[in-house]
Amino acid sequence: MVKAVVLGAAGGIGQPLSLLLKLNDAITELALYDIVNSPGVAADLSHINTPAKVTGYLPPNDGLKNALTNAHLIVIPAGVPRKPGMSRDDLFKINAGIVRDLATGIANYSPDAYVLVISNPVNSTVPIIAEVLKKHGVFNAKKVFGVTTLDIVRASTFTSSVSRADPREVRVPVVGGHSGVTIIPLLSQISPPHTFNQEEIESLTKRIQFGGDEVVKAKDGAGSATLSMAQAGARFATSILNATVKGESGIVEPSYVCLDADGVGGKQVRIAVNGLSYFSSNIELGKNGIEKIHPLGDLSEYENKLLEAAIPELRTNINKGVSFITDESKF
Ligand SMILES: NC(=O)C1=CN([C@@H]2O[C@H](COP(=O)(O)OP(=O)(O)OC[C@H]3O[C@@H](n4cnc5c(N)ncnc54)[C@H](O)[C@@H]3O)[C@@H](O)[C@H]2O)C=CC1
Ligand SMILES: O=C([O-])CC(=O)C(=O)O
Repeated sequence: MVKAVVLGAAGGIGQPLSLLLKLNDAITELALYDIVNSPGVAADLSHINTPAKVTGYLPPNDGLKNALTNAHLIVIPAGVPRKPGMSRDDLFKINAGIVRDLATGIANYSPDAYVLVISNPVNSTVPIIAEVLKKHGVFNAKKVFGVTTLDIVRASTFTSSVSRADPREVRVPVVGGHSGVTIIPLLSQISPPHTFNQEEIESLTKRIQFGGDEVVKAKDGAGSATLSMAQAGARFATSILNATVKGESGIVEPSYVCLDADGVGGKQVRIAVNGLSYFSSNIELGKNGIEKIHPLGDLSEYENKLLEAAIPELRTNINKGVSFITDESKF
C-alpha cells in the first residue's frame, strides 16, 4: 500500500497536483486535506479510473490525523500565495504558523513519511518543519525536501528558448534556495552542454531567479504559479516514489534539504556554503530518501559571485525559520 497525502489540496496548486498524483499508478491511496472543499475535490477525482482510492478530509473529527495516518509521502502546498509587490518572505507571517501546525500533525501521525514542502517561503518553511520534527524526536534529514523543481523546470524552458535545444532534454542544476537572489542557476553545468555568452548568461540567470514574479504580475492579484508548480511538484513526488517504492537507482533531482544527514555528503556542501545548514543541491535519491547530496561542482566566476550574494539572505531566512520554533518569544 502506498498512501500519498496532499495538505492544502483544494488550492490553486493542490487541485492540479492531486489530479496528477491520481494519475500515478504507484499510489494506491490519495488523501486530500484542506480547511475547505477537500471532500468535493476528492469526490471529483475519485471518478477517474486509476488505482488510487481518493479520500477527502476537513479539520473536524480528526481530519488531519485520518489524512496523515500510514502516509508514505506528504506534499504540502498549504498557505497563502503572493500578490504583486510582495516578496516570498512577506508570506512568512501567515504561512509559518500553518506549516508549523501541519508539521505537528506529521510528527504525531506519520513521523516516517517523506515530506515535500511547497509552501513559501521555502527557505524558511523547510527549517520550520525540521525543527518541529526535531522537537518531537522524529526528524530524519533524509526524508524532508523543499520543492525547488519549478526552478529546474523554468531553467530548462528558458535556456532552451535561447539554445534551441529540446526543453525536455535540457538539465540545468539550480542550487541555493527558492527566492530571488538565493536561486542560483549553474548554466556552466547545463546538459547537453551549451556555451552562452555573458549577456545571455546574465539575462537567463535573472529570468530564472525572478520567474515567479512574471506569473504573479500576469495573474495581477489572483495568485502565483499553480499549474506549472503542480507539474513540478508531481515530477518531484514521482521521483521520490520511483526511488523509494520502485527501487529505481540513479535518480538525481535538485532539492532544498538539511545538510546534517549523516554520511551522505552534506558536510562537504556545508563547507562550500559558509556553514549554512540548509541548501539546495543535486540530490541522489535511494530507497531510504537522500542517498547522496552532490557537491556543487566547478562554478564559473559569475556563479561564485551569485553564491556569495545568496549566502547572507539564505542565512537570514534559515535563522528566521529555526527561531520561529526554538524561540517563539521573538514572534
Ligand atoms: N515551492 C514553489 O516553487 C512554489 C510555492 N508556492 C507556494 O505554494 C503555496 C500555495 O499556493 P496556491 O496553491 O497558489 O495558494 P491557494 O491559496 O490557491 O491554496 C492554498 C490552499 O491552502 C489551504 N490552507 C490554508 N491553511 C491551511 C491549513 N492550515 N491546512 C490545510 N490547508 C490550508 C487553503 O484553504 C487553500 O486551499 C503558497 O505559499 C505559494 O507561495 C507557489 C508556487 C511555487
Ligand atoms: O513566485 C511565487 O510566489 C511562487 C513561487 O514560488 C514561484 O512561482 O516560484
